[in-house]
Amino acid sequence: MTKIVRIATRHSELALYQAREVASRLKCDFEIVEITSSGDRDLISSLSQIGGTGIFVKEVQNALLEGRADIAVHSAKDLPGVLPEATTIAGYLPRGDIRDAIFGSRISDLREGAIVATGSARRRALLLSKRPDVKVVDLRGNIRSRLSKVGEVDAILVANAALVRLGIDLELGEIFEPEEFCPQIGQGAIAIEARLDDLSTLQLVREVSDSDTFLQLTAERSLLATLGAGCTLAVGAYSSLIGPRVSLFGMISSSDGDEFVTVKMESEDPGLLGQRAGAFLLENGGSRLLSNG
Ligand SMILES: NCc1[nH]cc(CCC(=O)O)c1CC(=O)O
Repeated sequence: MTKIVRIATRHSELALYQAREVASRLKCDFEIVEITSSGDRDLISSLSQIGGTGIFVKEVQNALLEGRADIAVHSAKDLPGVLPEATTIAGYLPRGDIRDAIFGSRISDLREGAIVATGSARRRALLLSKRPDVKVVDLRGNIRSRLSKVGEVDAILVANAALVRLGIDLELGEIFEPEEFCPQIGQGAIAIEARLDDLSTLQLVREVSDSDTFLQLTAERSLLATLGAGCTLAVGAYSSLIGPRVSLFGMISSSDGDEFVTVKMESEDPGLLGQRAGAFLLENGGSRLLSNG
């Protein structure tokens, strides 16, 4: 009898798409276990009010920890720097688009004092650094409900990977290159988490894991773990591969985007690279920016 792999995922359209992507690559039978997370249920509090890191992933991880699932599929971006002791990221799918997009209007076409919605401290800071005149308002909810707010607001900021995965055209708007609008750590990557004691599942996932994405995400997540930062802070990073070397750009911003600390480093050891880049950011003003919020 072949094993049936139970895949835990959030129940949003994007999360289900990502879980099916994983399922289609695994060489085995599968079953999707949908979890409604507290982050999805509570649409009233802002992300920073709910606080804590990993609100979207905790309940999906619990299904894995309690043996109700064999793997958990997450947007890598939503995973906190530190995982539960009993689990690990067994692999990643080949990374999708890492870039952010503005939906509803190009930045330069926004009227003076336009209202732009995002729940992300990083996107808020980066937008304000380019357009200090705009008013940024908080926004939660799934991708389609967020996009439907254009009209009430002038534009919203969103991960382009989400638009691509849901097949949504960016009719009015633009996509930002990472050099001008630093993505979130892990953006565009789909992570597959498994229990450390489940060797057969770890092996199954390793067979479909993308090694380039693994190197990039190791560097980016090592930076995240070094900062000890969660999704509520204006932090971003992205990496690229140059032959056997990993290049990592990282940034910490003040909440209004008027002050930035940045770093760019290269190494053949992605874990060490993330630690060094993180330590550099903290020592060069990042600690102060993080504690000021
Ligand atoms: N924070 C929610 C979230 N988590 C992952 C994605 C998009 C997919 C990805 O970045 O891989 C999104 C939506 C967004 O940031 O607009």
